[in-house]
Amino acid sequence: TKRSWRSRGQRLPPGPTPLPVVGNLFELGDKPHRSIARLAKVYSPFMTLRLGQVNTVFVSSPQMAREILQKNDAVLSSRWIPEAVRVLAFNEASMVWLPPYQRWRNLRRICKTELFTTQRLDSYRSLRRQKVQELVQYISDSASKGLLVDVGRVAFSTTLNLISRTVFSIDLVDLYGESSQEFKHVVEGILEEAGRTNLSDYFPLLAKLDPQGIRHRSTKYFKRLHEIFDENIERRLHSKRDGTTARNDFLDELLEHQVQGDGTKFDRHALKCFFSDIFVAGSDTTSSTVEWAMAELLRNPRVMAKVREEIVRVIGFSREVEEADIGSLPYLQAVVKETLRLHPPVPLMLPRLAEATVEVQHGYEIPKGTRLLINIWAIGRDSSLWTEPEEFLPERFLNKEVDFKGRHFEFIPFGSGRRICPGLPLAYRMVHLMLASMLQRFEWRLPEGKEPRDLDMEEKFGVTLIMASPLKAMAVPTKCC
Ligand code: HEM
Repeated sequence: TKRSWRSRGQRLPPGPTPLPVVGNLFELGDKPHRSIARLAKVYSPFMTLRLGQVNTVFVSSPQMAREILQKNDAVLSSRWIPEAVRVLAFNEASMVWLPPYQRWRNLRRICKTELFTTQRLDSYRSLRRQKVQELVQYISDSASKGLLVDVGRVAFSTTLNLISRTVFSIDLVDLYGESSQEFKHVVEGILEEAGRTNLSDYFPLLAKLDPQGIRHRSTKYFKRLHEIFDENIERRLHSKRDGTTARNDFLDELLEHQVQGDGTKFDRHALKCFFSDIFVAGSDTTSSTVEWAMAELLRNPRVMAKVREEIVRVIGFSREVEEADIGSLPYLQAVVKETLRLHPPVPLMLPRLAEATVEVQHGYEIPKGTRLLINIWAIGRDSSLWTEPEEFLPERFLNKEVDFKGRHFEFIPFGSGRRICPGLPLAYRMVHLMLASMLQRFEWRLPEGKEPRDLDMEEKFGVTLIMASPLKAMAVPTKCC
């Protein structure tokens, strides 16, 4: 039955009738993006669920996404903070979770004017290229031994060090060794715990008890992450004291200035939280995009052949792919867009909180304190917006003026408005560079006996949507290399 919230004196959007106490919690299931998309078809693309004691409004249409992210961005851009990140005072210093005031603005400014400017990104291009050369070498070695390549795993390790070279100008982990696997485990652990349906979030009185152990596990992961950053910061301070480095990179700048725009000190805790933000938000999102793209290409041999043909035609084999080539590879760009449409790495975006009551279309109201989630996964598969929405057809983007900079609300894999992903310029370079290099140097095949249609595309839900069964594929060095 459809519940109208008007009857209770509220003008919240409609939704299924909640059960006593638990409300609609059982409706979420283990793949909330899919359950919500299904319910939104029955009720409304602007729908309210009562989850325990928390009213959550789910948005599943570009029109309503625009209403939230553009028209009402000022009052709707605070975060609703899950218990899983209320650990080690992380949420009090994290760019991802801070409310959109001074402290958050300072951190965004550092990203925009220092870390992800075109100039800074260009200046670290060759450091990143070396990492991609190592990736190609690693895949070559696997191929010569007849071993399958775990695509997500190698993409994750490479991404980690691509980010690390951009931020620290050194590697954070040993590329394909134990430390990289440990880091992957920690990052995925944090994202999984933060994405879990946590009773402490919906029944605040339970929070202290941590009934599912989520805060406990999350604390463990964050502690380890902070230790890794502490080790790197200490190492750098040590070598600076010894006079053995004169890098003058981004880390040095942060260590030297240590003062934020408002005059408050950028202390060690703030530094560690900043790095946690960048590495957690940037690594799994980027590497899972590469993994989903390869899976779709392996499932669609026609598209695989076409994208490789473009790379060979434009770049050939005699030189390596450069970040500067991306602009000349429109079909590759369309492949990446199509991957982000079908498999947006952050399917429900990050939760927002209404800081004041807002009137929206059709006479509805979002009362102060409501949680808001935008289902970009559902928008990307809406048959009224996309023809054959379940099919992987990069061509749909070739003649369409749609980018992912947050202006086209039918396609917002990086979000939109003031909280749009600050790492977009780096993510753009990393995803295209890794994919193009892997496609230029190798022909990719499924393991013996496996047909494209057999490929397991099952998803595992967390803050990021990853492949439930890691993609393993055979790389065969391209003949002309
Ligand atoms: C394909 C890769 C990526 C995707 C699809 C992605 C997507 C997103 C999305 C949807 C949001 C939420 C935006 C909102 O709430 O409006 C976000 C936030 C964020 N992303 Fe990304 N991201 C990616 C890569 C990166 C990278 C490489 C970095 C950094 C190196 C990064 C850093 C962040 C941070 C710090 C936030 C929080 C911003 C805030 O709350 O103010 N992301 N990202």
